[in-house]
Amino acid sequence: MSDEQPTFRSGFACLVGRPNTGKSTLTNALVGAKIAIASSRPQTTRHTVRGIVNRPDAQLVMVDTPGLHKPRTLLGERLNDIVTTTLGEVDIVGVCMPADEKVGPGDRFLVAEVGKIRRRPTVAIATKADLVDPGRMAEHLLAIQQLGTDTGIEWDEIVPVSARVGQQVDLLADLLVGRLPEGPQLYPDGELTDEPEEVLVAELIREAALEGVRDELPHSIAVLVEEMGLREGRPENRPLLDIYANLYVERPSQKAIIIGAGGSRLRRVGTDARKQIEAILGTPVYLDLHIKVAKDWQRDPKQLRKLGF
Ligand SMILES: Nc1nc2c(ncn2[C@@H]2O[C@H](COP(=O)(O)OP(=O)(O)OP(=O)(O)O)[C@@H](O)[C@H]2O)c(=O)[nH]1
Repeated sequence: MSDEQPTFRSGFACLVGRPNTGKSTLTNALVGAKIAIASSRPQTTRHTVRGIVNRPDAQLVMVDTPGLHKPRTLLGERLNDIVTTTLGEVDIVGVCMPADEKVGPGDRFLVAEVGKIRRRPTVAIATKADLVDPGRMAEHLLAIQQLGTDTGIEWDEIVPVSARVGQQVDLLADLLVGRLPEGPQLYPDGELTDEPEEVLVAELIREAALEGVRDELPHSIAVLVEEMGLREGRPENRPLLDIYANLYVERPSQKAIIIGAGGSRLRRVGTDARKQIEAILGTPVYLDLHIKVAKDWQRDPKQLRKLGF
């Protein structure tokens, strides 16, 4: 084989960072489609949602993980497990630290966790670069450098990026791709996510249900799609996707919050979720949503398994 054969690279990258540091937004910017679900509030990315960057020279599979949580409940521990397992499997780790916030104990904790896994290319990403002036950015980059020294992590790169305005996103993609191992395409072209649609749908419903009440119900909602399928007997040009889903809360009081006065809130949740699902899947949707109380589901391994954790 001659050296003229262009090298194709492929592999997995994972962005980690405290909640709200811009991981989902950056994943979306890299992938170029809204697959990972960004939100203005912390701790929404509960499932590992992957997006795929397809280029002529490479395929980069983005694995989006939940923020590393200090374990509180059994669910918290599961999340940590997921993160550690994910990190152990990827080729590159990107640590997101937003430029508009000081590098702090949360970042230190997280970088120390990253340091526990087998050494692999590790890139520090100074996210939200559009929010700060060059002076503050310089200070931030120095703090990141220092964090590397303190924790014994050797940054392969330290890159300022703004996913919001698209600044240096291509450069970051080049840097990530350049550090992938040589290998064949892992997924067929055009495939943006390998997350089962049910999981995406459940996540969108959960998002809609949390809107406005996130502080009251941070970890107490889980959604399970019971059944999903195209309705039979519809004309080909007018498909309808039927979705039957259950929304689980832990206490009757939480159920009341979700339902709202006279059921008004629940109706809005249903409409919002349906519109989101239609936008992403591109099909009109009939959504049948029920609320159930599953007492202490976060602490019950059987319930957790049933809910897909
Ligand atoms: N100005 C600016 N805001 C950003 C940028 N990237 C993300 N944000 C905002 O920061 C907030 C958090 O972004 P996400 O992408 O949801 O953060 P995340 O790290 O995935 O959050 P979790 O899912 O909670 O872990 C959102 O309001 C985004 O709009 C950026 O480059 N510039």
